[in-house]
Amino acid sequence: MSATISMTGSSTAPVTAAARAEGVSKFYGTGDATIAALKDVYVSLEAGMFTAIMGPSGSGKSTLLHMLAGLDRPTSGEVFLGDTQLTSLNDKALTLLRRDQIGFIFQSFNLLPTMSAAENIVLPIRIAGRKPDEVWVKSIVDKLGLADRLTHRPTELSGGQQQRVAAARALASRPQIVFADEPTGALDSAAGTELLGFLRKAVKELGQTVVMVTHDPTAASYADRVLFLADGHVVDEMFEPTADAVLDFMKHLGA
Ligand SMILES: Nc1ncnc2c1ncn2[C@@H]1O[C@H](COP(=O)(O)OP(=O)(O)OP(=O)(O)O)[C@@H](O)[C@H]1O
Repeated sequence: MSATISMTGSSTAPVTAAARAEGVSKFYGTGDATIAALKDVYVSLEAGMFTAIMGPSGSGKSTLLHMLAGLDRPTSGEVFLGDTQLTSLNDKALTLLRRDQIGFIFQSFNLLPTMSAAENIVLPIRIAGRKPDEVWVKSIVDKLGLADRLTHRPTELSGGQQQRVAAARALASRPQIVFADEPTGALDSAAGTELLGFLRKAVKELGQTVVMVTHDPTAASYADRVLFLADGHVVDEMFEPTADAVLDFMKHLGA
């Protein structure tokens, strides 16, 4: 077991943090029905690293990802993307920042059915009124093995291929950070392995920063670091995880 006590409670973030949460709490509902999904969470996610977020069902993983990605606002505490304080931005500025600087991969691929794979991949860049960096996009497409699928529409692609298109779309703008919420949840194990291998390459070979919520210890073993959540707290972390070590720790958490 190589898990070590996390930096919970510390507000000192390394200068290389791609994203960080400082004292973030999130409550849903009011009165007796209030649910504390996150309680005073401090995390710092290093740039150029692949981080997995794990924990039992209901422990706050998706809530943490949504706070860090500016998809929702904390009840209290601060969230930073690089040096930008997300919690101080108005809704419009937050939407633009998400569009321009963050890549998203969800369990459901969320591709536009009327568009080809190629059109889906560059859609966020086009919506932003910018021109795609063709060399970069081609390198992503090649790494994902999608070159001969670019004219296909989503319905003409397998689930694994659709998720690889979604991964290409997430990385096409060279975002500061990519957030993936259960990206392998709807894939068979071969397609999941391919996607995870790509995310790892995106970090190691392309210098990207990836943060992934997962239930799967094998998926987490592709990461450089695993953060463990329980009951709204970051309770521990593990570097250079193996699937067995992650599984053991999850058992310890009662998952
Ligand atoms: N929009 C919401 N309204 C009310 N409660 C919510 C909402 N979103 C999440 N919660 C609650 O907050 C807690 C944390 O939820 P969250 O989805 O972050 O957990 P999770 O670890 O991602 O769970 P899972 O692994 O089951 O997806 C849970 O008790 C959940 O029911």
